[in-house]
Amino acid sequence: MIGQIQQWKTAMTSNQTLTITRPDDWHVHLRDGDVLKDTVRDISRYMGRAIIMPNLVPPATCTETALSYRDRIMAAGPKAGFEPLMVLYLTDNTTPEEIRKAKASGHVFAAKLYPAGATTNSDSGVTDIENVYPALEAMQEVGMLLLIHGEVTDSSIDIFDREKVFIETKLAKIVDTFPSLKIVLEHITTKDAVEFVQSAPDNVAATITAHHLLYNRNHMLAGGIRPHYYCLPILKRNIHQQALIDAATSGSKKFFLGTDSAPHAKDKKEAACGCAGAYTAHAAIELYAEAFEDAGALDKLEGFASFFGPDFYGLPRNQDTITLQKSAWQVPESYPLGDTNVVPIKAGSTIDWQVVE
Ligand SMILES: NC(=O)N[C@@H](CC(=O)O)C(=O)O
Ligand SMILES: [Zn+2]
Ligand SMILES: [Zn+2]
Repeated sequence: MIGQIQQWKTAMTSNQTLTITRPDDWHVHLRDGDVLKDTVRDISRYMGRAIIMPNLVPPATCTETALSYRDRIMAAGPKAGFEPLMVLYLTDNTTPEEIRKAKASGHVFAAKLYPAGATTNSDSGVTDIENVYPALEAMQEVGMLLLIHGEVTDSSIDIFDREKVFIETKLAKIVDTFPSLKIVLEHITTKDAVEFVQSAPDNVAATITAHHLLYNRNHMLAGGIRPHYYCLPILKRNIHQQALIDAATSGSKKFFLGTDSAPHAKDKKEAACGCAGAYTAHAAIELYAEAFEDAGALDKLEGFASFFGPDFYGLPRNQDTITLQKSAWQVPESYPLGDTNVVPIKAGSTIDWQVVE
């Protein structure tokens, strides 16, 4: 029966096209230096804007470093019309003055809270959230968003519980203390996060990645360990994946697209101690389209990908459109990444959708 429905669905949707308002990516890692030509080409292929994560080495902790990073991104030759939206990396020492200066630059739209040690290049992050209260105060005042990697770093907390514990012990307090600060809980991975965001006031939203919609921890761990699925927060069990799918396809304006595309060189992933991060910028909207189609909710993709992000950030929606066609293509085993290469999600297998001119 299920097989029949699947066949019927496939027949119904082959040669199908889907035109949506041009999407934006509200969470992406482009890295720096000679890889920019590759990451910038991929992100600007059809995304209108992207929120650029500041976890460089060293991190973009002040207005000057954020603006010079922006210049390097623009110099890497993005497709015409693409706009990088810069983010300040919060440290224990970020001052309210720096927040005001960043806001006044017109190019910095948010500041990012990495609990120190929580993820890739977060060592200069915040050791105690109260250390950034003066900065958060200034952000609330000038209308700059707070983006959060929401995991505790306490080594005694199980890695699968770190997001849930962060929400309970840290996030709830931040939300209460700064009632008009716009907060995005980034790359959520649990039912707990979905429920927290749903019941929080309107100034709290979340991004969801394509890989957390498409996969759960079995994809990473059953039948062999697959390092290219390893990212933070780590993939969870399938009930959490289902909660994310339900949230993304619900039509709620609180959930929007953020790929968290995070390239690491192949040899840094396929290693005894592999890096965290999955590369999805080669096929971001195509992967989301698969997830939404699987959920029978392609009609909800445009809101999630193109409307709710700019609405939450207080920016205009894009005016033009892109068209996706249901036509399978094979993903290469790897893509160039500067003088190395990166293994993307779905390497060597097929993706059902492609963006046509
Ligand atoms: N998501 C990841 O697993 N990795 C990101 C960092 C992050 O977004 O936490 C990276 O920069 O590689
Ligand atoms: Zn993160
Ligand atoms: Zn990220």
